[in-house]
Amino acid sequence: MKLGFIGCGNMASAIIGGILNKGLAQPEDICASVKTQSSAQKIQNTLGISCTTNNLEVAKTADYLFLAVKPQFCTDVALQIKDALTDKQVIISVIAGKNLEWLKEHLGNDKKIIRTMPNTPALVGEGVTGVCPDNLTSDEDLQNVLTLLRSFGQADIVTEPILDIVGAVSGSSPAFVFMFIEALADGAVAEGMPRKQAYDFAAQAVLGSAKMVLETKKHPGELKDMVCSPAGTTIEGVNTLEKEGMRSAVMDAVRACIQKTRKL
Ligand SMILES: NC(=O)C1=CN([C@@H]2O[C@H](COP(=O)(O)OP(=O)(O)OC[C@H]3O[C@@H](n4cnc5c(N)ncnc54)[C@H](OP(=O)(O)O)[C@@H]3O)[C@@H](O)[C@H]2O)C=CC1
Ligand SMILES: O=C(O)[C@@H]1CCC=N1
Repeated sequence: MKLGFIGCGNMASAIIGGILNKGLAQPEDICASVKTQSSAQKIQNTLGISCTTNNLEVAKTADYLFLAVKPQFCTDVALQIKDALTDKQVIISVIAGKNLEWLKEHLGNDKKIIRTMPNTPALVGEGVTGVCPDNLTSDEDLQNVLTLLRSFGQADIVTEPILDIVGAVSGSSPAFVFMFIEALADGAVAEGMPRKQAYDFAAQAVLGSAKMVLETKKHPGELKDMVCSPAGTTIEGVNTLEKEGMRSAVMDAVRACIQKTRKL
């Protein structure tokens, strides 16, 4: 099984890193193409896969072809590779905002295409990916792709309108969580904690809290209440966050991402 990646930046590198870490493919089974020679060299050195600036080469050899360029470069890439693609290959797009209709129109109506929305925690095996197959993808193809995607985290099938929401709630949200961790640590540093230690404590608290949501299945509000002792310290912080509109700001951020996706 040959895996190809057209575009190998932050997202594709995280996927490849996750797949290699799990041993689901060997470096010699994976090839990628990028825009610049300097990126190609860097990827060869860091991931140990072959990487070229020739998209056609990758498009022709991959059984499973990931499209992982920015949305604004999709049309050019599609024009380059369209004639080289076959109806045997499975094309997996990770590109935000380009729907199946657009992909079919630009790559061919006879092509098997699966739209996905992964996230960068794939790099450490904790990704989550929304998956939306077209009607030409067979069950076997879909299972193979799910196995690949599950090698670096969870993957679940969603409808196409929901996929745009996945892009925000789990595709973009790692950026918000990193900002939150940075801010937690900044607060700790302001009060005298060494910075490295502050990142470790803040990140572990976020990891543990996420695990509690997933494993206890309790409502997040109930888990929050378990931390807030009566007349204690935490409720003072909760009060501050409510005054500053934290929850409303996060909701607006998620909705802003979805609005932008719909314009792409
Ligand atoms: N980053 C994320 O967290 C997520 C991203 N995505 C999606 O993944 C896609 C890629 O995003 P991301 O990885 O962040 O972007 P990056 O900017 O990190 O990577 C883009 C990659 O595309 C390459 N590239 C640019 N133009 C071409 C071209 N004409 N032919 C071949 N390769 C090209 C770049 O090469 P070079 O370095 O040489 O310029 C680079 O390797 C986007 O569509 C995005 O919507 C989806 C979910 C999450
Ligand atoms: O910022 C972006 O466009 C991509 C899509 C989801 C996460 N990153």
